[in-house]
Amino acid sequence: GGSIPSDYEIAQSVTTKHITDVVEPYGLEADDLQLLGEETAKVELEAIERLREEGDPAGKTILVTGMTPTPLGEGKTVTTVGLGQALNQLGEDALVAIREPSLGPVFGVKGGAAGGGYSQVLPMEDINLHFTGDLHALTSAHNLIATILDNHIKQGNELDIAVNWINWPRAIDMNDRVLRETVVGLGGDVTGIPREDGFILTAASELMAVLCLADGLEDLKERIARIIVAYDEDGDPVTVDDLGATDAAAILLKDALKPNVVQTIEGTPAFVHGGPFANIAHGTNSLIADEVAAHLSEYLVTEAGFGSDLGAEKFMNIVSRFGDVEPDAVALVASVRALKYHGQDMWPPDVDALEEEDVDAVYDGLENLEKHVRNLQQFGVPVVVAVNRFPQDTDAEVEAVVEHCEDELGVPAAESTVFAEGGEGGIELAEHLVEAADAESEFEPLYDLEASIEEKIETVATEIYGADGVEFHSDARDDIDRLTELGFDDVPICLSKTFHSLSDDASEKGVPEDWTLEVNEIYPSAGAGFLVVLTADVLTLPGLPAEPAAESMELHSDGSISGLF
Ligand SMILES: Nc1ncnc2c1ncn2[C@@H]1O[C@H](COP(=O)(O)OP(=O)(O)O)[C@@H](O)[C@H]1O
Ligand SMILES: O=COP(=O)(O)O
Ligand SMILES: [Mg+2]
Repeated sequence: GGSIPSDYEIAQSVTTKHITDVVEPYGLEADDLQLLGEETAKVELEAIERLREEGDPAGKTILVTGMTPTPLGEGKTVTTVGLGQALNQLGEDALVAIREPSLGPVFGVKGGAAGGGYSQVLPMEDINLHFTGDLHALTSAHNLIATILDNHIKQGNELDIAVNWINWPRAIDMNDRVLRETVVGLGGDVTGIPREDGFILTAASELMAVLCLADGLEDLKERIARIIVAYDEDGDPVTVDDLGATDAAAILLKDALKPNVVQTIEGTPAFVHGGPFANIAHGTNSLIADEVAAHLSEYLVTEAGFGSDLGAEKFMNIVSRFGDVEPDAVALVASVRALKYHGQDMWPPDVDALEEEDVDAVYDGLENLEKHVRNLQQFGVPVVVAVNRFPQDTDAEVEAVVEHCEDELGVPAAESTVFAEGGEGGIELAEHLVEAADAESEFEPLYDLEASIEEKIETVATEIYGADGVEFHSDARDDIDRLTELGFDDVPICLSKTFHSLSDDASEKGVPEDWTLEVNEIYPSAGAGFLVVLTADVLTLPGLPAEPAAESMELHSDGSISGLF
């Protein structure tokens, strides 16, 4: 058919329903909501308490993950929204939960994260910009803690904080690479003590992880209190509570904790809350949103960022342990362009060059898809492959993938056209997932919490990434000893790794072999309750590309926008 209008044009063409009318059929009343306009609301924490008292969440969880993507992403968020719509078209009771976008990618490479085409959440321009202010609140709370810390040092440093052993940088919600490494405190004694500092993206702040794992205000405060921001001259941890900053930070986050609810183009309620990336953080939306959705529906469709080696691994080894949520089925999103990207062993990526038909390259790229299928099966969950069809894809390319999955990999697969057709384009996929989710699931995380820190890291590196082993740099060895002493050897691990490859080398496509994972540093996210493991050259503050999306945007005199996608 003709070309599809832009995401923004499609979004503007839809007459949305009042948000109270969208959620009422699922059991949320008007006074359960804090209305933020007619199309957006936050769910009051009292309503969540009421849902908890009504009994256990009935919903089955369908986790949407992907193969190793091109830098543009292969359609997990589009598929999550489309699948939620398709399930409702099948008469199933289904809700969607996705993360809220960061302004970094919106003005950078990937653009927004509100889905696309006829599988978007609305109002896409609000959601992709300031939305309900959660990211701004997190940035302010993060920087309040940083300010109080430096002020404590200036005002006499009673806690004897080691100035060169501070683990709490500043945060910004913008891909501003020049702020990665900074020096603060210049300007003489009136300003403070000069020291190295830096910024991380708000999505990578421990407060983001805390917001995504907290189950209420008390838990939020307890988690914030436990955050380790520095060590003193004796090497003992200094926490947010030691600084007396717990309640001030919690005050800034008390509204951000409430999950946001909006609607998809077809009127399915969608929770859009929390926004950790899956390379530099744990990569899934808030547990509190998943919990509300699972109470209100039979199926919750939720996404995990980047490939299954990142978001899905963390959902299953970290998030499922903290919350009452585990995957009953997994939708693994594949795209012809990503398969060709691996098949042609392309690096650096030139996604436009992947539009030409090349069935052979599709076949050559299937090894990456197969590795993700086998990874997910290790967790005991049924996998369905969703071939997310792009306009340029040919029948031959799409059929090659579907047939390979069914004939060679032994997993159900379906072409998905939810971008071009909305829920209608995901009916076959939804039917496969209902069948998979309704079967008994033998879900199991991949490692025991009692395993040593090294063993946990080696398990993920060898079983999921395909490494031969792990090389711990000397600092990382010291970190392991100290963290074991501090009693952090029985918590999950959250690996920060490039999303461009299954390995820790972005240029390696397909299924890299004969390589060892490099671990540089391990530090505790004591508030979140897991260890962060930094590998190779992962960046916690991304930069802008040569042609940022920002430079193609336009604000028209009537207030409408173009170039936001
Ligand atoms: N089938 C499709 N056809 C055209 N564009 C698509 C399709 N699926 C996704 N996109 C676009 O590709 C980009 C990545 O999609 P997204 O769902 O955000 O991927 P992910 O969540 O995996 O990063 C978005 O701009 C989205 O609108
Ligand atoms: O954390 C990354 O998420 P996407 O893969 O959805 O961009
Ligand atoms: Mg996404």
